[in-house]
Amino acid sequence: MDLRRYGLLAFVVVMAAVPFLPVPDYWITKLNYVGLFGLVALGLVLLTGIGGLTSFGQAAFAGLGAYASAYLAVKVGLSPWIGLLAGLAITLAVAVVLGWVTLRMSGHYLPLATIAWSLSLFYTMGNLEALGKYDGLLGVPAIELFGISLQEERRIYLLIWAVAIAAAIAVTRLLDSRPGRIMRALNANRGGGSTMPEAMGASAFRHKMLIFVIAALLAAVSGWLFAHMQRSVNPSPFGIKFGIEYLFMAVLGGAGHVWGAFTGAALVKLAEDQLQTWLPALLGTSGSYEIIVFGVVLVLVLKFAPEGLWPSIERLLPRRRARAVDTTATLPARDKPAAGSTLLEVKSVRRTFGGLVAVNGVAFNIQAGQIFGLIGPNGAGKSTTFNLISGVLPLSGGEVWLRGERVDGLPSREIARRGLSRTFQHVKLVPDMTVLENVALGTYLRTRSGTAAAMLRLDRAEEARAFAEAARQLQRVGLGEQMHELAGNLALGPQRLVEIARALASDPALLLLDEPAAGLRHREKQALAEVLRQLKGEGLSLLLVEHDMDFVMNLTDRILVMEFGTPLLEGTPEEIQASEKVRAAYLGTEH
Ligand SMILES: Nc1ncnc2c1ncn2[C@@H]1O[C@H](COP(=O)(O)OP(=O)(O)OP(=O)(O)O)[C@@H](O)[C@H]1O
Repeated sequence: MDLRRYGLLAFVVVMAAVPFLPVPDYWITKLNYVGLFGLVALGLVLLTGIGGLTSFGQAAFAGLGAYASAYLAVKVGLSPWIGLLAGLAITLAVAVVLGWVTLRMSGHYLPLATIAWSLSLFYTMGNLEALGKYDGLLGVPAIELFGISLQEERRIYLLIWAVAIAAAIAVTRLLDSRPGRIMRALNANRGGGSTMPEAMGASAFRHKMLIFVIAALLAAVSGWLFAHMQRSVNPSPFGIKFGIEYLFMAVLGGAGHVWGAFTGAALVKLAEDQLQTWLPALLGTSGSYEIIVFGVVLVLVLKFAPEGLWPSIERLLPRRRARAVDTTATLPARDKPAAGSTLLEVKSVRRTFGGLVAVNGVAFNIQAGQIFGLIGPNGAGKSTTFNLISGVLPLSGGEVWLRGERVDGLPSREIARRGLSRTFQHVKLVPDMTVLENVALGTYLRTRSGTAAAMLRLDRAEEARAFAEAARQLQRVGLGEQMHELAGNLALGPQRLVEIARALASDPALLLLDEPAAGLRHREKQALAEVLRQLKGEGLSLLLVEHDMDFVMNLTDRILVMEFGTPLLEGTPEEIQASEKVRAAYLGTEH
């Protein structure tokens, strides 16, 4: 067994033993709060650290879980367990609606929107007669489990920590899964975004929504436990102040790490109590001075330990063992076009940016088994053409057909689903995932496991096949030795090869490479050319968009030269090489 697992087991045993030991009640109460706050912060780890989405509104979701159950228990007399289901259902509905509206917002609009809904939910709770206005609801019953009342702190402790640990394990498993890899690729703050996941065939919006909903549900469960532990609810713990504090916990503990949530919750809860006692004593007046200290600490953490404190703790733990890969497992192959059939038809495509015509009248066909080169000097419109074909940019005119089906106007994930796979001019790998995990992203369309299967570990057989495929593709491009390294540690040349392996892992009908040689050193270029030559030998169909004319000459069957957004000449490499017009275009002289 992985040494890490012993660590987790030891933690579980210690936490389970605590209420049976002569630990003072004071500490049991503290630990209860750490568990409850950690659950909300865990949602923020997913949202902020993994997905790059900032939310100040998680306390409001906790409020939904708390109030739903408290209301049903106090006013209708229903069991807290029914209250839990109702709270989860309401939170799910609200999160889907809010997510639908806000997750498409970019930049600072999302955090601002979360503040807005947090405030509106707070005032709704505080002003509804049925919810007891700002006094809230009193006399909320304790949770009963197997006929045992969890009224005592030491009993509800066990439920809180069972839920907290189960949630942490479920989220850890999720992050190491098919949907989890897509989630980890979304974070724009870490160089991710929507383009790469979409090119793998995944809906970025759907995965953001999943993250958002899971985070909201975790907060709702925390709120439910809180309401039945406190035996009362009122709006104050669900306001914006707590929304900010939860975010602070996640950032302090380590927003990118599951256990960072609990580290942050423990630190903030313990520090808050201490500061609340001795700061007023020190200053001679009462007030919430701890907020100022937290603000200063947050700035210092962001400056000196932007990853939070968990990574420093993690360094003391045993290293995670490298994933074992059984290379005999296989994924189903996708159907391939017949050799010689027309794969891609680009019909007079056009794209304008305002008044600038970036691409105009570009047309060419690619047959199955062919290596087609699209070349031209800087600014000729190659990357724009590439983006028009792969669905990243909408066309201003013309048509694109893939395997006899019109694909322009489709989102890039739909084009990927039809057999087109791509790499990026500016490499888009997830730096803190291993090379193998990055390549496994490419198997997204050949696998099926979803979030629930991942959390329950029902996806292991399929994951083994996905990783076997990823390992095979890495061996195919000559990177078998580096598969367990973090992708961010590789040089640009190997990173480009990882992208090719990732694209190959989708078993594409057509592979599009966007300036694969750009920025590479001579040796790296040679290694890349060798891999492409080998792929050509294996009968793969390739569109190579390249600035470097020499690089494509020995590799391609046909070449289209572009200049100023228009096609200049199409022909065999020999014809292109012999052309005066092409030479002049490259040298920038008139012709
Ligand atoms: N998003 C955009 N908005 C405005 N203009 C753009 C945009 N993308 C590209 N262009 C312009 O379109 C033209 C073609 O650019 P494109 O990047 O397609 O050329 P390229 O041949 O790929 O060049 P390079 O080799 O430098 O990447 C350039 O004049 C560029 O400035």
